[in-house]
Amino acid sequence: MSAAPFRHVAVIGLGLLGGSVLRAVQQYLPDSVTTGYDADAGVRARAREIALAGTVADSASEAVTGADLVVLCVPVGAMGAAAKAMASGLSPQTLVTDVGSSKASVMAQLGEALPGHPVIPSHPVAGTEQSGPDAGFATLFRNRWCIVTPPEDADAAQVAALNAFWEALGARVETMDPEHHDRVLAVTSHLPHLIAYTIVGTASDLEEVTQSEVIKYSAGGFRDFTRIAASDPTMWRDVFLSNREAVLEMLQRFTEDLTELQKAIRKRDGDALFDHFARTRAIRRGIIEMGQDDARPDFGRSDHNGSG
Ligand SMILES: NC(=O)C1=CN([C@@H]2O[C@H](COP(=O)(O)OP(=O)(O)OC[C@H]3O[C@@H](n4cnc5c(N)ncnc54)[C@H](O)[C@@H]3O)[C@@H](O)[C@H]2O)C=CC1
Ligand SMILES: O=C(O)C(=O)Cc1ccc(O)cc1
Repeated sequence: MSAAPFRHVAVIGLGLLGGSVLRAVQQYLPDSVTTGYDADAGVRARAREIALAGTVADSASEAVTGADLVVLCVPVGAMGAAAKAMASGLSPQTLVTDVGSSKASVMAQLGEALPGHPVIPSHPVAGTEQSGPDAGFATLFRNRWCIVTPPEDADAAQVAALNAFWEALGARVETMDPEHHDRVLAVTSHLPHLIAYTIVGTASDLEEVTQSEVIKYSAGGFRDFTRIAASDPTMWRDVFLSNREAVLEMLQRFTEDLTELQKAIRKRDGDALFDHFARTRAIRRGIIEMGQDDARPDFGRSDHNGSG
């Protein structure tokens, strides 16, 4: 990337994603000016202490004044309110994007909050179970997909500039329509989180298994679920409420498949169980071959030139 695609980047919401965007801009696009705002005064104070942005403003409209790109990094249920709060500071050509985990609802909220204003939503499919201003890091987006969902009438030059922005931060960009995004993410991200939230609750509710046994024997698969189930409650409440239809559809299919496996166990049908597990093992191996396994020690360090 020779020139920064945006001269001034403003971030609203200074948690894991907002902090990571700001750190990545500071590292990979050092010529860009950064400003930020968070509705929580404690988060703003912490963001100033750790210099998350060049300037942390005391209002959303002040933070976006003069910005070429605004990145909304708030929970998906707060996107409309965050957009309305900053609207008076936007210039007509400021491009607005977001990082929300669901897209149709965010597009509708932003369309209503900023009528006629250029908005091109994004979803960097990159994160952790952590939240807050200390949780972000500059390399979060490296070798990760970022799904951009431009409206049909989006300006091609603005789409190209936004793609270049995410690529400068290390991401690989894919374009999708928001409904397709929401169905894909319902099965690859939202349903797995729901399953983790369920299983961790189920294990801790069992009367005959003590908490210390759950902790002691958590290496048996349970530990991976507890990491996911530690994810931010506000963020995930909003994801499920905003992507309700797609999640319910995928949950229905999952329940049917689970019932099939339940039936195989009850009928002692070893062949059915073996065939199913062999198929899923091949899927996992395919994911590794595609270079999408972040458990590999060299993941994310091969094809991006940024330091860190
Ligand atoms: N956590 C993850 O792994 C990922 C999260 N996302 C999406 O990123 C967005 C942010 O998530 P995180 O950074 O993880 O959450 P976070 O909880 O770390 O940060 C969110 C911040 O937004 C602030 N906020 C809430 N309402 C606001 C408003 N109206 N105006 C200004 N600030 C407001 C909160 O005070 C908080 O500091 C969500 O939409 C989420 O779906 C996307 C990819 C990964
Ligand atoms: O921590 C994990 O395993 C995640 O799955 C992080 C994550 C959470 C939400 C997203 O929309 C994208 C990525």
